[in-house]
Amino acid sequence: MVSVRIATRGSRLALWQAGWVKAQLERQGARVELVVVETQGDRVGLPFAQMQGQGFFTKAIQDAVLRGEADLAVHSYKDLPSARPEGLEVAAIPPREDPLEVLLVRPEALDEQADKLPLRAGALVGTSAVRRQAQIQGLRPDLSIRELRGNVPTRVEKLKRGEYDAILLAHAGLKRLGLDLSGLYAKVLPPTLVVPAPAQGALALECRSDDLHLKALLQSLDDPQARRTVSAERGLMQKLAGGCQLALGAWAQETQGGLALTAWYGGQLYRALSTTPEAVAEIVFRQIRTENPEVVCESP
Ligand SMILES: NCc1[nH]cc(CCC(=O)O)c1CC(=O)O
Repeated sequence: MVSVRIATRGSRLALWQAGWVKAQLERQGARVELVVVETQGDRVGLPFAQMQGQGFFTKAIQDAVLRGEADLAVHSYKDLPSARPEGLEVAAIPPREDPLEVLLVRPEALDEQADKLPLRAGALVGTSAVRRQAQIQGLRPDLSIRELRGNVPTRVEKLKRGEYDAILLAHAGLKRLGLDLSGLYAKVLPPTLVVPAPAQGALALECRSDDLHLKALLQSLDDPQARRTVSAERGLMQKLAGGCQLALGAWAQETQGGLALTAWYGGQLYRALSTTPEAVAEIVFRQIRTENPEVVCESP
């Protein structure tokens, strides 16, 4: 019998995701065990702006697999930097959960007649992602934005306690955890209004490149459509700046005969259609570069 040790963070969302992969592999007759690994991102304290795009949630997990303490890493794909570590590969991308953003609002702050977002003027929005902050501020300059740290359940708790009027989260995490949202208003935001992070809602199943048995087992979990949309979004991210911290929104969609890629970068919205993930990423990259000829990596 094949035996697989899955390395995962200990957050509720990470455990749900690793548990889902465990169940899939067990259905194929594997014996699966979870190995919980603490990452740098799980230790509080660091300003969030310094924490993204450099593997704060993924490096320790990868190291556990590289050292042979586990066989398989299950990551939220959007947390994975584009720089690829030697000796590991993303062997499967399972079917993707909804990639869109959700705005959770306390009823006191709700205004469905308001412009673009259903929030009364001056409402206080919690989010730590630079991408989310900039897009929200661009849509509604009247809103106040404040840092919001913690795992998904903690963030929802802080909203319920009234520390914020509204918060932005990935729909995927909320759906997976099935959190109690009673008393809150939830609005899934159209992807052309707030463009999600590249690969949001997707998982990356990463193992050692030479682990041929596991790679073969993982093949049944790979979803070609998820792979295509994620490669378009991450392809653009890679072209823009490799591993550095990027305020980039990218959302790809399968269309008849190809892919549509919508991106948000530097306050602008971009969109293109093409036949392959590589081609559509290249077109949007060129659009961004001509709009913004000095696309460089800012030091974090
Ligand atoms: N580190 C944040 C993170 N990484 C993955 C998810 C949600 C699940 C996903 O996008 O796949 C979240 C929380 C959020 O953005 O609301």
